[in-house]
Amino acid sequence: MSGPVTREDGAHEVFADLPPSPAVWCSGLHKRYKRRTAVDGVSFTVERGEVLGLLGPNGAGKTSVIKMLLGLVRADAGEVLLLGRRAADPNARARVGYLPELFRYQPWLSAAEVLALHVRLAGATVPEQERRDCLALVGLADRAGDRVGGFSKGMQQRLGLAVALVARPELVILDEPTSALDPLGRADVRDLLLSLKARGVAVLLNSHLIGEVERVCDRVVILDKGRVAASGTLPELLGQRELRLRLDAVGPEAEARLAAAGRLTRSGEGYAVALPAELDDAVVPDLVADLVRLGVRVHAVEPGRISLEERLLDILRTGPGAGGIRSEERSDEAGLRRLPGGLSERSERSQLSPGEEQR
Ligand SMILES: Nc1ncnc2c1ncn2[C@@H]1O[C@H](COP(=O)(O)OP(=O)(O)OP(=O)(O)O)[C@@H](O)[C@H]1O
Repeated sequence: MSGPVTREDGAHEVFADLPPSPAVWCSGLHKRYKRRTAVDGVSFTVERGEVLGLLGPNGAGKTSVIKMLLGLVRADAGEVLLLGRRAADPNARARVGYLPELFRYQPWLSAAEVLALHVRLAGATVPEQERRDCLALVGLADRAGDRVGGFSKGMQQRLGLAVALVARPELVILDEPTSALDPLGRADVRDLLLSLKARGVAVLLNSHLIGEVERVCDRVVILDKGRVAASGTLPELLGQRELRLRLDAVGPEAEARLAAAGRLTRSGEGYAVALPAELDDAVVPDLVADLVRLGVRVHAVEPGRISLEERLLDILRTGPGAGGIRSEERSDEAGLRRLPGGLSERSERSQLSPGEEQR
């Protein structure tokens, strides 16, 4: 016969049923350096296994936000939870990998020694073979014994990535991880990020390389002047796709078929059909097949969508208003108002439902 369920056992069962807490949850972060406001009410979440891109112009506050998440800069206001724990909790910190924007490793150590040192600092145990594999993952397998002082900038950045990854983190925060890398190195990092994501590791990526962000990120938060100017998934941020067609012999029936696929605009032989953001793979081939069947001569079919770079420039120049992009300022305020002082970690989480705060 099983014994009586203690309060602790009961609590354990209740919490075991809860979905995992977000990898990052922050609400209402503020930071001033003397009279300059660097971060002005920033809130967002990074879910487990998600790659979140942090974008914004120079001085927007991206690095300040990252440093506040990690406790490297003290926030003037706001709350941070990492992996469901207070950011200062050593148990949370040990499970976070971080590549700073600017860093220098001890030039007299070898790459292997730098990794061993950081494993010790994280309080982790990582066998030597796994540390070697980590160096191989960033393309430094044959430089393990070389002193870091002789490394190129790109090689130091690769080592920085290995340091961020070596202690098997559940959350990786990368501040400009590819700024010194050649195109091949950037492609390697993209693959690396996708493999982390496939393993359920959450990634917060700060990068000015927008094409990179567009390729790997599930969601993007755009900062401007210390505030969240916009955030969302790529389809949310980029809006509708467009299909541009060059056609002739288009009869009324074919025109009706085009209009059925999406809002239709025409100039001469050129037709543009606005398609929904989330598109079934069969929509375009089916449309072309139907047009051909209706006697239309199809000269060209081109997919078109505004790029993230165009959208970012648009937001920074004109504000987030156009295109149905959410500004999170309102939820920041809500987050702050709803944060009662002195609550326990768990009760804060359950009151705030961090995952839902942004939805
Ligand atoms: N230690 C500091 N002392 C004083 N001001 C600072 C400090 N760190 C950052 N700032 C200021 O805070 C603002 C935000 O800087 P931050 O480095 O967070 O921006 P960023 O978005 O990461 O910029 P970049 O893309 O250029 O790296 C800037 O105006 C910067 O001058």
